[in-house]
Amino acid sequence: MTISKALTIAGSDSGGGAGIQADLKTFQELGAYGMSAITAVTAQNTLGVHGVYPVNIEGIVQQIDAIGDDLGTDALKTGMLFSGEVIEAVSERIHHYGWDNIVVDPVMIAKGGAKLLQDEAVRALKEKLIPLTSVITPNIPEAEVLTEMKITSLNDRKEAAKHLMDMGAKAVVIKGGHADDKEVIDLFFDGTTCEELVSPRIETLHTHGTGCTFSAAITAQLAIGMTMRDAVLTAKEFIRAAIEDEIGIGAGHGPTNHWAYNKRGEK
Ligand SMILES: Nc1ncnc2c1ncn2[C@@H]1O[C@H](COP(=O)(O)OP(=O)(O)O)[C@@H](O)[C@H]1O
Ligand SMILES: Cc1ncc(COP(=O)(O)O)c(N)n1
Repeated sequence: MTISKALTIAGSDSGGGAGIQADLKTFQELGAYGMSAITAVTAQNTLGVHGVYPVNIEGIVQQIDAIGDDLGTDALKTGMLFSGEVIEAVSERIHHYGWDNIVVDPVMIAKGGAKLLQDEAVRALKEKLIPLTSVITPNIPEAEVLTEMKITSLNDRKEAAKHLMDMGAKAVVIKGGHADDKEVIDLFFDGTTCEELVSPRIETLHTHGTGCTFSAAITAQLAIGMTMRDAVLTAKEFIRAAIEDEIGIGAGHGPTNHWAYNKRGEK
């Protein structure tokens, strides 16, 4: 049996809906062996982020090296990286191990408003990490910060995707969760094809961790050998099922249902 391995370099969400917890659940559901390097511990639940405790650079690098020097990985994703210093260290280690299938979710602000990336870190993201990236998955506000463009129309999104390719990303998904459209349109661009991935907008409060789950699903699919386009299409189905089949826990913005994709058709 061949084991496909996937690594997440991200923050911990004690509430289990976002961050490494969402990533590991998603890896498991999609058939990849999950590993993690934790960049920060957050005290978090469905009501918000109550505390952020960054892991020091040495601790982060040591976790990555523990994986790189023994287990290796077939794909990896980054989530909450918090500072420019962390982005530089993580980028250097990815380069050192020559890893491929790099999914970058440029997490900046939690849905509740807490800052998960310092302002000064945007430059390191652009200069160090994006050039190593197989696919970057910003939401609209993140794409605006990275490209310094105001994004209102679908055409703006296409322009922004091209901009991100010019920075070195090999593919881009600009996620449409934050737009006002009746449907949710995620824009996929790989340098040749520009595709609108459309799905119904689900009316719900429970979208905590959707971006983490979506990028983790892409990562797991790349780890098991799928093409980029197929990985993104499956991730869209995975997140759609996870939002649709809500589990309704917690008093605030609840987590998505990581079991839902594999349980479709069982009811
Ligand atoms: N209300 C919704 N209905 C259906 N899909 C959604 C909804 N909100 C987000 N998504 C999907 O979840 C993923 C994450 O989207 P988005 O909310 O834009 O990112 P983030 O969680 O990073 O802010 C995307 O694939 C998007 O299509
Ligand atoms: C540790 C961690 N990483 C990422 C997110 C973003 O998730 P969301 O945008 O859904 O709040 C989060 N809230 N916490």
